Amino acid sequence: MSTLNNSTNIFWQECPVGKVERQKLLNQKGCVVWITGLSGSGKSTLACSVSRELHSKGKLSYILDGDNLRHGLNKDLGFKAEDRAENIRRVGEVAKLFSDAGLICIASLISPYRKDRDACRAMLPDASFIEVFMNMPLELCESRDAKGLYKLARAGKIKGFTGIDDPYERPLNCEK
Ligand SMILES: Nc1ncnc2c1ncn2[C@@H]1O[C@H](COP(=O)(O)OS(=O)(=O)O)[C@@H](OP(=O)(O)O)[C@H]1O
Ligand SMILES: Nc1ncnc2c1ncn2[C@@H]1O[C@H](COP(=O)(O)OP(=O)(O)O)[C@@H](O)[C@H]1O
Repeated sequence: MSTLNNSTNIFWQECPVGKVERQKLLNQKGCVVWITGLSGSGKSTLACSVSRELHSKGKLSYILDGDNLRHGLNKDLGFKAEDRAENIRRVGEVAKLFSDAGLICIASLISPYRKDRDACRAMLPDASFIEVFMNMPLELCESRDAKGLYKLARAGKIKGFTGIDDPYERPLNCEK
């Protein structure tokens, strides 16, 4: 039987230095702060100010920003629902690793589908996934239009733009 196309015969490798030891070293608890919301709702701005604040208090954090990750790790993905789902799945896995490393991982992505966000939550231990919803009206985000993308979407030059002709599912049970 060929195993070239799937991961079989693989075993978990334990290491004596674990999350507990890393958290002790860093004097902090690893977790994921997941910021979701429309384009222009202020996700990246919030992520940066939280990270700056944590840094000034001596806490180690790292931002996973949707836009930035699409320059590298996720450069093969577009914006159709399956691609967004894969985007969120990958970032959820990376965030889980950062959290396991003992860092406060701040993920800021539109992450428009509830199912995809909930799947990330399910990957992490209870209370270590903090979902933050940038509850800003579309009109406000559109009026900011920092990147000019809403204008292009309204003109039909970008198809499937979140909030215009693509869905955004608000969180039902977010922490903030
Ligand atoms: N079609 C479409 N819909 C939404 N957003 C678009 C689109 N095309 C490009 N962009 C730009 O991509 C940024 C969102 O990337 P994300 O990885 O966060 O999106 S998602 O979570 O996979 O939905 C988003 O960045 P933010 O404005 O920071 O949210 C946009 O700059
Ligand atoms: N609380 C706020 N009040 C006013 N403007 C804001 C606020 N947060 C963000 N902005 C502005 O809105 C625009 C979009 O913010 P950004 O953080 O890039 O959003 P997102 O990452 O959700 O696309 C930027 O020009 C930013 O300066």
